[in-house]
Amino acid sequence: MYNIKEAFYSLQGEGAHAGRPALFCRFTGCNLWSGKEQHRSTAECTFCDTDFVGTDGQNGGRFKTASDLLKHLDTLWPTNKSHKYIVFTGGEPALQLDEALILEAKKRGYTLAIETNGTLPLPKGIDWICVSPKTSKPLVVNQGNELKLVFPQSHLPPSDFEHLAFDHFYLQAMDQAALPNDQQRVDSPQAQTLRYCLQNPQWRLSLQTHKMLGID
Ligand SMILES: C[S@@+](CC[C@H](N)C(=O)[O-])C[C@H]1O[C@@H](n2cnc3c(N)ncnc32)[C@H](O)[C@@H]1O
Ligand SMILES: Nc1nc2[nH]cc(C(=O)O)c2c(=O)[nH]1
Ligand code: SF4
Ligand SMILES: [Mg+2]
Repeated sequence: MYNIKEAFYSLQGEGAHAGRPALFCRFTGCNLWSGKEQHRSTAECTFCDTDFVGTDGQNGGRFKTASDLLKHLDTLWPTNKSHKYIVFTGGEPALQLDEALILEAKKRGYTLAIETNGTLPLPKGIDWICVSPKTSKPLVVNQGNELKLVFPQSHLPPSDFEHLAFDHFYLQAMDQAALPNDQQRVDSPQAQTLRYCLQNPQWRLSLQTHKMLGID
């Protein structure tokens, strides 16, 4: 059974593939936060910008088999059947993404990407692995295509990650819109991130461009 919060066709807004048309499949649930506001301040990940609870979002639902889910997702890819690209996200997609789903997506011609917090092992066959660290515990997924660290996180300096085997290193300015006012910073995360990249050119700036565009 696969539990899907929502699924939608949009542009990848973040990181190295920003601007690329993509189908997003957002799984329900995360291992670092319950998704309930009353648990946010004590969660392992406290700044999440996403509702991943339940299956009630657009095109969400519960799907018995990989084939059922892919059949559903494939209806959301527009008429032109080339350059098919799917981003598995969540919540934490590594809780549900398995080889059966990967094989089914490949059968339908998709290139596959994942957005993961890196704390859980991944199945084989994912074409683009983006790890976004949240805790100071050692990463289970410590190599991949893109390391995209939300910045700043006081307990996670970028220097802790720059030796890892990733092709691209991004700092993504933290969006604080979901946080209580007293936890918002005076010096904006965007300004801090910009400054850090200028001083440490291994790192590139990632902005959440979908939010600027007002799209999903
Ligand atoms: C909602 S998460 C889901 C995937 C996975 N659980 C993870 O954390 O990577 C998708 C992406 O949004 C980023 N993100 C979450 N909250 C954010 C925020 N407040 N500001 C900027 N990026 C954020 C995450 O770091 C991750 O790269
Ligand atoms: N457009 C768009 N790009 C994204 N890249 C990563 C996202 C995510 O929530 O995982 C995301 C998202 O929610 N929307
Ligand atoms: S790990 Fe990802 S999905 Fe889970 S709470 Fe953090 S940002 Fe949200
Ligand atoms: Mg998002």
